[in-house]
Amino acid sequence: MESVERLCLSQKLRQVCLDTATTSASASASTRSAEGNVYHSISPADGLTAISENEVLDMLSSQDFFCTPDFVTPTEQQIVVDFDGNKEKGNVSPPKGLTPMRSKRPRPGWLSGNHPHSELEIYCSDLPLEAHFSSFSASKCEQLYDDTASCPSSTNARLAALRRRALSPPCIKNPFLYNDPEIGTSTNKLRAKFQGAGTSCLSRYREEFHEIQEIGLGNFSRVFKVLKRIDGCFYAIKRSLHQLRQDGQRRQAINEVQALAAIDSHENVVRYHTAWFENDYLYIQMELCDNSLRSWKAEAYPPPEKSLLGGMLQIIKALAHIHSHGLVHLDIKPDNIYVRKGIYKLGDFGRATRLDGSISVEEGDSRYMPLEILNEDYSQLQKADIFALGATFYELARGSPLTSSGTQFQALRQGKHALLPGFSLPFQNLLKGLMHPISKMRPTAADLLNHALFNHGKDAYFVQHLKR
Ligand SMILES: Nc1ncnc2c1ncn2[C@@H]1O[C@H](COP(=O)(O)OP(=O)(O)OP(=O)(O)O)[C@@H](O)[C@H]1O
Repeated sequence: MESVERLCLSQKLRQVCLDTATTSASASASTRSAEGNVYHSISPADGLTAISENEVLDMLSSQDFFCTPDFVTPTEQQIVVDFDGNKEKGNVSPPKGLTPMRSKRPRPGWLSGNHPHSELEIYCSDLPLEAHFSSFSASKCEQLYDDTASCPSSTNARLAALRRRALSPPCIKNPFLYNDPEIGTSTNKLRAKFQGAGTSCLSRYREEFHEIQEIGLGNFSRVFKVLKRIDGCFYAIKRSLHQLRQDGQRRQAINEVQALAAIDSHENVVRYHTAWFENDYLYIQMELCDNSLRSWKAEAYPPPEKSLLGGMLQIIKALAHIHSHGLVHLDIKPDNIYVRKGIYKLGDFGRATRLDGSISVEEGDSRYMPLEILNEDYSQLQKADIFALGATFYELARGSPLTSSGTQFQALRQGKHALLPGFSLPFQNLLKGLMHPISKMRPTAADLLNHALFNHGKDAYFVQHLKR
């Protein structure tokens, strides 16, 4: 290996070891040998023995370290998920130009160039095949990963354990959790420790997921469709647009994670799986949805009233659920309502806050906010969600985007709605009620569940008319 690459790796390794040593000072101790080598003796619980820096560097710089790890798949296995997401055992078409092989397990000599290619590696690789097996250097790895520290892990147990320790997430109190004495007492003692968390670690994103494509871009994040290597399922991964180096930025970014984690899973709320920091980016793994209501095809207007009511009911269920957990969403709009297999799901909890006002309020999109929120009156936060729900479905029925200022903006906040041709009076009255200028006059989500207008069936209309 070139000396520059070796030096680079050495620095990364030193950082990983430093992180390891600081995060577990009680379990680890560093000593310096007579030759000047730094040794990190790691507690027996980790199954590690003392490793010299040079020794680990040799392992890191070996080809073995850089090759995609075997994710404990059986020999002769069949990939069960094809790239369209169809789960058909043994009926998988490989991407063009790639020939899948049957054997998964590395065999003797597989690194020498005379090896069977693992199916998973072939399907999930971003590199030409030969890069996996021959002359796979740190510089090639850097092409694939953000930096040398993001390269995939070794199968070597000691390195894996070392990496796991470097990845240990900080313990942060979740302010969204109400009355949980166990969490309260234990986390009160732990101080938020953001700085440096996840900075010098290997890429969990690249190691655990194969990126299929970018599917969304927001003001703060990019969203990717990914395939999780170990379970073969598709997910959405939301990655912050920028590196979050300040504590404040990180706190703000994890707001969404904490809100999602604090509410029990619900059919009409986008499912949260996990989150982590990597290279100062926040990654959130979520359920993959088909699309958002924003992407509704223009020619599909006006939607049938029945479809709007069916969709609205599902979001009301989501609201009743999160309000019952003491949370409010505060950014309900067509962009944040997703559809998956005909089920409507509320997503993007980046502005979620607590009903009791104990967490600062960050207003959502002003086009959907009621006047009291714009005037910083936060006494009826759950009614702001109801207003936004009404504005969202008013916009969908109207077929053109709401404005963030001007006559129409003012009129809607004074309870003056333009008539919606083709929609029944009860439906229009329902929207008026949701957008009532006085927050107390708006119904609660729980009230709405019993509203006579809602029929409780699913409707395929939106699903058919959404484009990806
Ligand atoms: N779970 C998901 N499944 C499918 N697509 C998604 C998912 N989450 C987000 N998207 C897509 O990515 C886009 C951006 O996501 P999101 O709105 O959460 O990002 P953001 O940066 O928080 O946005 P905002 O600018 O509204 O604050 C969405 O409009 C949607 O199209």
